[in-house]
Order: sequence, then structure tokens, then C-alpha cells
Amino acid sequence: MRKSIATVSLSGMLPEKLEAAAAARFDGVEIFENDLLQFPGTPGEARRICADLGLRIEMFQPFRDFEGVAPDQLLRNLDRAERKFDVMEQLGTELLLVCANISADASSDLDLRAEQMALLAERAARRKLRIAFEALAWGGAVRTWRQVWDIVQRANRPNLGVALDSFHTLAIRDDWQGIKDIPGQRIFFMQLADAPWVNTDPLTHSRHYRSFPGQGEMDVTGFVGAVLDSGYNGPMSLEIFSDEVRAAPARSTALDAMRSLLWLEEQVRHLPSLKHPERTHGQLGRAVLLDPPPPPVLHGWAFVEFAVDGPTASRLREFLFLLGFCPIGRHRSKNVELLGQGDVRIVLNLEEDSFARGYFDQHGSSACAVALACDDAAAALARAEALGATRVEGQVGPNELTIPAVRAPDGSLVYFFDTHQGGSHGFEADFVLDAMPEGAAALDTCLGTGARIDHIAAVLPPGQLDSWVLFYRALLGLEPQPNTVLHDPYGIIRSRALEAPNRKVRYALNVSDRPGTVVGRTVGQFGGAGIHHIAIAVDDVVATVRQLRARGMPMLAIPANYYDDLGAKYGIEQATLAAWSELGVMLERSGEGEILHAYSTPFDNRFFFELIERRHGYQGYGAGNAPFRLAALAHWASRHGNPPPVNQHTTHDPLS
Ligand SMILES: O=C(O)c1ccc(O)c(O)c1
Ligand SMILES: [Mg+2]
Repeated sequence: MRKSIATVSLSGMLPEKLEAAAAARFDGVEIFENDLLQFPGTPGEARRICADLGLRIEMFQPFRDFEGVAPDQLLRNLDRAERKFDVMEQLGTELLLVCANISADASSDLDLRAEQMALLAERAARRKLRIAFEALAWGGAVRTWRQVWDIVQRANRPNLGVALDSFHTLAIRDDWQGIKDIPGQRIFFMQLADAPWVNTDPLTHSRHYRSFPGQGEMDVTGFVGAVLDSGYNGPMSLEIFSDEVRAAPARSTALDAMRSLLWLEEQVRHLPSLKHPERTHGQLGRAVLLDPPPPPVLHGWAFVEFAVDGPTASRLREFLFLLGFCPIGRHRSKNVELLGQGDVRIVLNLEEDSFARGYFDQHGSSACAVALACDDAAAALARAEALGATRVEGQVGPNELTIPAVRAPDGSLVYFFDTHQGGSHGFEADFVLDAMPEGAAALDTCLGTGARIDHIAAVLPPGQLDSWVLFYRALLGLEPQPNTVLHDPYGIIRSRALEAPNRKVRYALNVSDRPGTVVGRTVGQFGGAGIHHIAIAVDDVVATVRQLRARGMPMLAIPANYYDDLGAKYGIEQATLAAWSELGVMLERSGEGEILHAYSTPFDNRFFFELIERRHGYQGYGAGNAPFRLAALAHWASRHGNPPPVNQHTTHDPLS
């Protein structure tokens, strides 16, 4: 389908917005009036910029407060419209978006509104222009697509049609399936936006919290399916009003925006039609929809790679030894070491002239790459590229495996390791393995043979959560879970998990606006996003932590008060509580299931390991324990020379 974006969805001045849209390969734009009013050139110049960039101006928007008014006001509004028609002629666009009048004074008589819209359409027709009429979710007498369609039918002018905006319909939980019965040629335009569910009024929700399709929690896919069922064959156009997007660089926003539409096309392709339920929209073939390879079947992480220099490697090796990791081997051609235990593999990259060293210089000791074990790496890569990811070619030595990779939003790498190359550990073929006197048994000293990565938690700079959600969802087919809020002693952390359908890969993404929270501090010290902890699933957390303690691994201490409360809440006996308290093991129950988990102290105040035991089908992340874990981390940091920075007091005006 033709892809368009409203200029309001991108930050900056009009030329920057247009350049960003063109660079992300949009076919067209909706020019948002304020962007034109702020532009120092003439509308003709804006038109030329678009033409030079190969962008079509799909629509000029919005024209407001027109219909349902007294006769004298109507004349003034028609004059006002003629002035905007002049602008449209100079811009070279023939479609004007008109928002249904939301004024409390506007008449609720739909016949009157229709009559006046017909007059507007007649004026537009004289100039060969068309009007797309849109309902705003906070409108009074007119706030749904049905009412707008009703008015359009009553007005009965060929150049007056409906503008649909997924947000206005989905945010008020209005029925969208009925859209399929509007004749498609009467739908003049389709605007798309997603949003998280936020407990606020529709106007605030719309102006501050919209996000790109796939980033929020609404069924934009279903909405688009209904619109395609109508026979609509115009563009899909993103219209995102968002505080976060306003503050983000236009270029990266535009790339996310394009990714969201490509992903959405694929979703709709596989969606059954409402009119012909036995066939999908892809099978019906009325619209051209992207058809990338399906999301990869993931089998967990083949390895996690840390960027280190010599001194850091010594300290990290020691830290990992205390956690029970053993050296496994050295890379055949590179200064790279492999450690492991159970199913977990960690690579330490000390190569000087490498991506990893560049990453280390920028971010300090941190994970610079992960390798996902998957069924078909070539297909996974092809999908990633189809969805706008950048492929990265590494240096491959003679007889070494080629492991394809793409760049994550922070510049770290995601490798796709093909399990047909010898299973999840097949990459070990590139390593000269250490002779192990006691055989494989040496690899399961502490965490047990079944130890494997359960999930990886990352910290992200403010404003980047949605971008990462879309990256994982679109490329890997991970399913986003509901947004959650965690309480750090120094501020709020927003957290969202994403899970592979088979749950063998799970990410927990964390973001905080406050520099004093664990997330804020870690982002500051990492110089951006980074892996914050790696959770390893073990069979018996209590036994494991006992062994780690015996090896000298310091675990994160949890206050005795927590265990008092745990006893009161769950009726757990004193001896068990005392043992858990001694080890820093925490518990959370949910329905039948429960989680037992404990945390290592952090390495360099940057990342740490979690040991987790999921019992009876528990599928969460122990979010109820997060405040205590976050407080314990803050306490640990301040005792280790790393007090939190002072949070700046800011005033927040949600309506500005
Ligand atoms: O918030 C608004 O005013 C506004 C304007 C134009 C639109 O298309 C829209 O969905 C909302
Ligand atoms: Mg809109």
C-alpha cells in the first residue's frame, strides 16, 4: 500500500521532517497546517521540496470548527475555507481533512451539519478539491465514524468522503467492524495510530500518548482489515501526536514509522477478511501487502558477548568464575574467550581492532551482542532486512562460521545463529576447546546442567521504549506484554516484557525519565542502552545460591522486613524464611504458580545476574518484588561509592 506520514509525527522544522520521511522511503506526507505556518518559505517552496524528495502531498490538514454553526458564522467559515483552498492549490494537493466541529456551541442537528458540509464540498468542487471528514474522539454531537459517515451520506456530494483515524475509533472502544460496509471509494483517507491504554480523557490520550502501530496496545491490525474490506485503496498514513516522538530525532522516528507500517502490512496479510472469513487479506489480494519470511523460531540465546579490554576481562572472568562459569575455549583466530555452564555461553571479546572494542570504548564493560539460536538464520536475516534492519558483516576467518547479524536500535548486535550448524552450541566450532579433565561435568558445577537464560533485562534511555518494542516485535515476532510501572526509591520505572510464542526468548525492557533510578543511573553510566541483567533459570534456586555463597559470590542482600512480610502474606514457616533471608532469595506467587529468585551483586555497577526458579507454570517476572530489589540495588550502589544523582525537579504541564 502507499505509505504516508503526517508531518506532526516527526520532530523539527518542515524541511527536516520531509527529508526524514523521504529517507525512510515514505511515498507521501500529510502536511499539518502548523508545520506550514512555521515554515519560512512559501507553500510553493514546500511543494518543490516535496517534489524534489519524491514525496507526494497526500493531504493538507486539519481544517476545524466549520459545520453546525449559525448562518453568519457559516459565511465567515466558507471564506476561511477559500483561503485554505488557495494554499492547497499552491501546495499541489487536492485533499483537505476537515475535523468535525467539536465546539460545545456546534449544532447537534446532523441534517444542518450535512447541509453545511455540502456547501463546503460545493465550494471545494469548483476548485477540483475534495474533503475528507473526520470524527474526533472528544467531539460532542459528532465523535464516531458512523456519525461522520451518516453526515457524508446526507450531504451526498461526490467530493465529500470519510476520513478514518484508528485512534479515534479504538480509543473510545467504538465498534470498527462496521467500517467494512462503507463503500471503499467513499473513504477518502485512512490515518493510523496506536496507543497504550492510559487512564485519561480521549483528548489528552490522543495529543500526548499516540504511538506507531505495534508499539501500543490497540488492535490497529483489525481496524485496517475492516478498512480494506470496505474496498479502500488509498494510502495508509501515520498520524502520531506524542510527547516522546516530539522530542526524538526525526530520522530515527521515520525509520520506526516505516517499520511499523511494514509490520502492519504483514499482520493484515495474515488476517482473515471480515467479508470473506475463509480467506485472508493476503489471499484476497486487493491491496499489496508486505510478505516477509515468517518470524524465526527461536531456541534461546546461543551466547551473550561482552566487550572488554584486558583488565576488565580479568575482573569479569573472576566474577563469572564466582558465578560458577568455567572457561571452555579460545577463538581460533581472534582474541575471544568462551565461558559457560549448563546451556549458558558467554563470550568475552578482547579483540582490539573490532566492533566490540569500539563498543567498549563508548559504553565501558557491557554486553555488545547477543546471538539468538534459530531454525533458519538466513530467513531470520531476510525478515529483519525486509523490516528495515541494517545487516552487519563481520570479519570471518578461514573455515569459520558466518553468523549473520543486524544492528539493534542502540548499535549493539543481534546475531542469528542457525541451529542446523550443530545446535545452539554449534558456534563452538570456531573455538579451540580447552581440555576438560573431568569432561562435561566441569560445566555443571553450580547452576546445574539445565541452567539456561530465561530472560534478559535491558535499560533504555528515556523515549526509546517504543522503538525497542517494535524492533523485537517486528523482527523476531516477540509478543509485547502489558506495560507495567515499577517503583524505584528515586522514581518511576516503566517496564514492558516481550516474549517469543514458545517463551524461549524473553526480554524485559526498562525505561525511566529520572536520572536517580537504577535505570537512569545505569543508562548514564553505560552511555545509553544496555543489558542490565541476565536471568538464568535453574532447578533449585536455594541450593544454587548456597553453592554460590560457598564459592564467595556476594549476593544482593534483601532486608529482614521483607521476609517478615512474606511470612505474613503467604504463611511461610520461620526456618524457610530465615534460610531465604540469609541467601537473599525472594518469592512471589501468582495464582497456582510461584517464582523464587535471587540476584547477584552488580559487576562494575552495570549489570548483574538473576537466578530464577519458575514453579507450577509461573510466567511473570516477580514484578511485585521489584521495589525491594530496586531499593536493594540503590542501597548497594550507595555503599559502593555510587550514590544516586539528584533528580532535578521539573514541572510537567500535560497540556502544553
Ligand atoms: O488533535 C487534533 O486536533 C487532531 C487534528 C487532526 C487529526 O486528524 C486528529 O486525529 C486529531
Ligand atoms: Mg486524525
